[in-house]
Amino acid sequence: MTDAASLKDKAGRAALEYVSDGMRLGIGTGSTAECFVRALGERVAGGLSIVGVATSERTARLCEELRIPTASLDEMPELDLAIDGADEVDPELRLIKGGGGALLREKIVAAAASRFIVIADATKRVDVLGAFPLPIEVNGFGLTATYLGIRRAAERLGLAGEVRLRQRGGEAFITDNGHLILDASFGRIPNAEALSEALHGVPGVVEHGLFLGLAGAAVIAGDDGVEILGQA
Ligand SMILES: O=C(CO)[C@H](O)[C@H](O)COP(=O)(O)O
Repeated sequence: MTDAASLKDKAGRAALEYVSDGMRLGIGTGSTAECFVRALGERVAGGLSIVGVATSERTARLCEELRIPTASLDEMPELDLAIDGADEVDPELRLIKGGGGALLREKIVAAAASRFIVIADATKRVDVLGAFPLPIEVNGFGLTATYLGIRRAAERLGLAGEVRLRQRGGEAFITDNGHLILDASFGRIPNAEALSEALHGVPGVVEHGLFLGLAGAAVIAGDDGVEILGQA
C-alpha cells in the first residue's frame, strides 16, 4: 500500500497537467496543496509563467519561498483555474474543506475561478459527507450565541453532535481573517445543501466548509494510480 504522503504528492503533481502558460491560478492550502505548490515551483523555475492567488498566509509564504509570482485577489479577481485539497469528496464532487482553517479564502478563490479542481488521496473519498467534522468560521463576537444558533439550525434538519471550538497549542485557533473555527461533528450529512443554507442564516457564521457545486473535477490518487472524477 502506498503511504498517504506519496499519494498526496502524486495528486499534486498530476494536477500540473491542467496548468498552462499565462494562467491566473488560485492556489490552495494544506499538505496536498503544498505538494502541488512544490511541483508548480519546479515548473516555474523551468520557465512556466503563471500568476497565483494564495488561499492562505501559509501558502503565500511557500509561494514566495519558491519564487512563484503571486497577486492579491483584488489585483486579479478573475482566475482561470483554482487547485486545492479537501477533507472529504463525495460522488457529486461536494466537499468538506477547512481542516487547515483556510476555508473562507479557499471558497472565495474557488468561486472566483472558471474551473476548480480538487486534489486528494483516495482516503478522502466518501459516499456521504460528514465523517470529518465540518469546520465553520465564526466571528469572535457573540461566540456562544452563534454556537447555539448553529446547534438549533442543525437540529431543525435532524442533525446533532458535538460542536467544538478549534484550539491550537491550548489557545483558540485564529484564522488568517481574525475569526474562530467551530468544528461540528454532525456525522452523516445527507442534506448538505439545506445545511449550507441554514448555516448561512445564522448571524455570526462567516462561512462554512461545505463546498457545493464548486468543484468541476477531482484528481484522486490511490494505490492503483490517479483517477479523474468529473470534467478536468
Ligand atoms: O481545506 C483545507 C485547508 O483549509 C485543506 O485543503 C484540507 O484540510 C485538506 O488538507 P490536506 O491536504 O492536508 O489533507
